[in-house]
Formats: sequence, structure tokens, C-alpha cells
Amino acid sequence: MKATQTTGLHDFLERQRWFTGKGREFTIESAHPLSWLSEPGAWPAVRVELVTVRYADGNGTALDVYQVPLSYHDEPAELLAHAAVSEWEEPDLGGVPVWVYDALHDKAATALLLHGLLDDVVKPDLAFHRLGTIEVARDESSLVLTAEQSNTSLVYGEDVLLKVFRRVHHGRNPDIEVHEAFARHDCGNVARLFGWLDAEWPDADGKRARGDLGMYSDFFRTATDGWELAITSVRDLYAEADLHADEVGGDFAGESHRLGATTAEVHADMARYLPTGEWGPEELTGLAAAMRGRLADSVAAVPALAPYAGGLRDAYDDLERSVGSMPVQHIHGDFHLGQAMRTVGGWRIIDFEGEPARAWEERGTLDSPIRDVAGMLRSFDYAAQHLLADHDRADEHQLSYRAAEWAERNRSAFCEGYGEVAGIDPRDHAVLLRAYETDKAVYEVVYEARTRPDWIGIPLAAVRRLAG
Ligand SMILES: Nc1ncnc2c1ncn2[C@@H]1O[C@H](COP(=O)(O)OP(=O)(O)O)[C@@H](O)[C@H]1O
Ligand SMILES: O=P(O)(O)O[C@H]1O[C@H](CO)[C@@H](O[C@H]2O[C@H](CO)[C@@H](O)[C@H](O)[C@H]2O)[C@H](O)[C@H]1O
Repeated sequence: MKATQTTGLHDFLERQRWFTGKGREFTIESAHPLSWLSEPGAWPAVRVELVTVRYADGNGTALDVYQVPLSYHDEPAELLAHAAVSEWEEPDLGGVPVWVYDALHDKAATALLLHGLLDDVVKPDLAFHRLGTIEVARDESSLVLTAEQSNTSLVYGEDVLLKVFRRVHHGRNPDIEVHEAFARHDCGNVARLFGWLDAEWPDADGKRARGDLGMYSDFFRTATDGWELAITSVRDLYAEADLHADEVGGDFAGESHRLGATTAEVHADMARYLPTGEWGPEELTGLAAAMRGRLADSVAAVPALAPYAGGLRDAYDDLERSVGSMPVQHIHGDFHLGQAMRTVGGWRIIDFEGEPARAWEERGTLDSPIRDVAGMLRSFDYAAQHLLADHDRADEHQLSYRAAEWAERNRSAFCEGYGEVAGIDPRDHAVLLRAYETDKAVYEVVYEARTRPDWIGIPLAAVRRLAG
């Protein structure tokens, strides 16, 4: 690879929100091009590069593979200046100078990603898979969604969303796995899957294997996400200093109740159509050990956790001692208010990729649905507390009291809604719920320390409460 291509890709990655290696020293190990999506001789020439990044830390053994769809132009494309990657001489295009852009911002290139699906395109190392018919015009142009995220999503017209996975892995992507099972069995509550793109590329040992690159689904054009709705309700409550949560106009408890019911339906469908299992004492010991391990790593990363470590470990000891056995199944894995979209037809759940910090091999493994319930309960706490954290008002007794009241009301409503569908209120699994909530709050302390230090007080307050 020419030095200019390496440098260009290196600098481009560093500028991207989805690049998880920001702040770490890294080199571009290789860039593996997949087949051209464009016709020979056509400009722009378009293909996906799979870029392997090697990090200098961890003895230089840590590798990530990023998907970078590129469009190569034979002259500068002024309208794409914001999406410029670099310029170099491209050997696969006869060595001519090319101006290279992020293809996801280039409408001529994204058209090929739509046509690939509509025409069931198959190339030696990549294939588009379509499920049923899709109501979309061939010439519908695309827009990149601006929401902060770890992948890149495009919307074609008003109805078709293409989520391009940035960090790619061999094997099935759990987001596609869940959406495919739901689509094949006609389940509601999630976006309808229209299809996906997968590809084959060599891994670090040179072995070829397949992995998923993108997922096409329904776009909820008029939906608002649960986090936005919840914090509007919290703002209303703070504005009405003398009223209780159930007395103000923006009371959210009805929505929380319905979200609980929807969550239970999604869990029931995952249990029906995807693998399930049962964990006995051995697996529960393993689960408690994993939670203790995560706590130890987190204390090392964020020493502010240390005073609570003993109390937090009690939650894991209780789990190991008293749970005995439990059913496990596919779950969401990173469930919070931002993963629930309120449409006119009710709540829809998105993004089944699991926790971003979790090793890929662990994602999509079976777990208790109580982990998701715990995730959402933590989210109600966040929604209630975040305005106090933003304005440094956590010490105002009256507001803190109101925040706790809002969180409790909505956590309760969610559990009741869940229990009405599942037949058992998740709060009846108190030991399990406490252990999972503790595990999530510990994860959040590290997440906030790294990404939003001003918010670290939110999970730390929960840690204090959970440590007893
Ligand atoms: N089907 C959808 N309809 C409407 N908006 C969506 C849909 N899926 C995702 N979004 C929007 O895109 C954002 C990021 O999506 P998500 O699947 O969570 O991506 P990531 O895995 O990168 O976090 C969401 O917060 C939501 O605002
Ligand atoms: O949405 P992602 O899969 O990228 O999840 C990560 O980012 C979330 C933040 O957006 C983070 O969630 C935490 O903050 C939320 C408010 O912004 C709150 O509702 C969640 O309860 C809290 O955990 C999530 O943990 C992280 O994995």
C-alpha cells in the first residue's frame, strides 16, 4: 500500500466519531479491498475497504477491523469536501491520481448500496440478501443520520434505513440475527428487516470467514426516542416545584408502563424464536465471577469506586448463593431509553448489538432478560438525575427529592407493565435484579469517566445506594 493511502486512512479514522481508538496510538496494518460495487470504468469507482488497525498499547497485539466504504473520483468533488478522505494514486485504477471520499456521503455511491439489495447482487466476496419486497424508489437518495453513534446509518427517502457496521467481525451480527428471526416470524415491536450485506475476508491468520457489513430496515420517520421523551417529562416536573410527578402534565408513567409491556413481548418473542437455555449453579458461579472481575477492573480504572467495592460484591455473592438456577435466552444486552423509539403505533426497540465495550465473542450469548430490565431501570435513574448533574444542582435537596420520586414512579410503572405481560414482576427477582443493576452501574461509572466525566455522579450515586 502506498504511504499516502496509509496516512490518508489513518488521519481519516482519527477524525471519525465511530472510531473507538481515538486517543490511542495506532497504525494501519492493512487495507483489504472488497469487490468493486461500481461498473468497470465508471466514476466514481466505489468499494468497501476493510481497514485493520493495530494499537500500540496491549503489547501491540490488539487489532480492530473497520469498514470504510470509499468513492474514488477522477477529479475533486467540491460538494463532497466535508467527506474527503485523501488523494492518492490508486494501483487498482491504473495508478491514476484519485480524490477519495467517504462513500456514505456520496449519493452516487450510496445508490449502489441500495441497488445491490434491490437487485440481489452477489460478487465473489460479498452478497446482498433481500427479504421480501421493499417499497422504495430506485432513485431515492440517501441522507446520513446525524445522531451520535458507533455505526453510520443512512436513510433512503423516508422509509428505508441502512445501518453500516463500522467495526466488523467474522460471524453473525446479533442485530441482524434478532431482526431476521422477528421478520421471519412476523413479530412486531422492532423495525422490519429488509435485508443485509455480508462479505468474506481473511482474518489475522489468513483464514477466510464471513461477517455482516450492513443491515436494511424500516425507518421510523416520525418517532421520538425514549430518552428525549423522558427528559421532557423530567423538565416539566422541575418547572412545577410544588407538584408531584403524577400531577404534572408531562407525567411519563403511562409510557413507562407500555414500554415495560413491549419489552416483555420482545423478550417472549426472542425466547420463542431464538435459542434458550437454563443456567445452574456452575454457570451462576461463572456469572458472579464475571461480575466480580468487571468490578475489579473498574476499580482499577476508576479508584472512586474503591470504597464501595465490598458492598457491591455482596450483591454478586448473594446471586451465587441464593439463585440456584434461571432460564436464559437472547436479550438486548445494552438496553436503555435511547434504544426505544416511540412511534404512533407504540414503542419499538432498536439496536440489538449488545454493549459496545463487551468482547464480540460474548455479545449475543445467552443471558437473563433481567439484565435488560436492570438496564432500563438504570436509565430512568439517569433521566431523573441528568439535569441536576448538568447544572451542578445535585445538592439541592428539594430537586434531588423530586428526581428520586420521578425515577421511582417510572421504574415501578415499567416493572408493572413488564409483569402484566410476563406474568411475574421483575422486582420479585430481587437478588438477580440487584446484581444486574450493580453490574450496569459499575459499567456506567467507567463509561462516564471515559466519555462524560461531568455525569459520573449519576452512576456513582447508584453505586452508593446499591452498596448499601
Ligand atoms: N429504525 C429506526 N428508525 C428511526 N430512527 C432510528 C432507527 N434505528 C436507529 N435510529 C436512530 O439512530 C440512532 C442510532 O441507532 P443505533 O441502532 O442505536 O446505532 P448505534 O449502534 O450506532 O448506536 C438511534 O439513537 C435513533 O435515533
Ligand atoms: O447507545 P449505545 O449502545 O452506544 O450505549 C452506550 O452509550 C449510552 C449513552 O448514550 C450509555 O447509556 C448511559 O447513558 C444513557 C443516557 O445518555 C442512559 O439512559 C443509560 O441508562 C446509561 O447507561 C450506555 O451505557 C453505553 O453502553
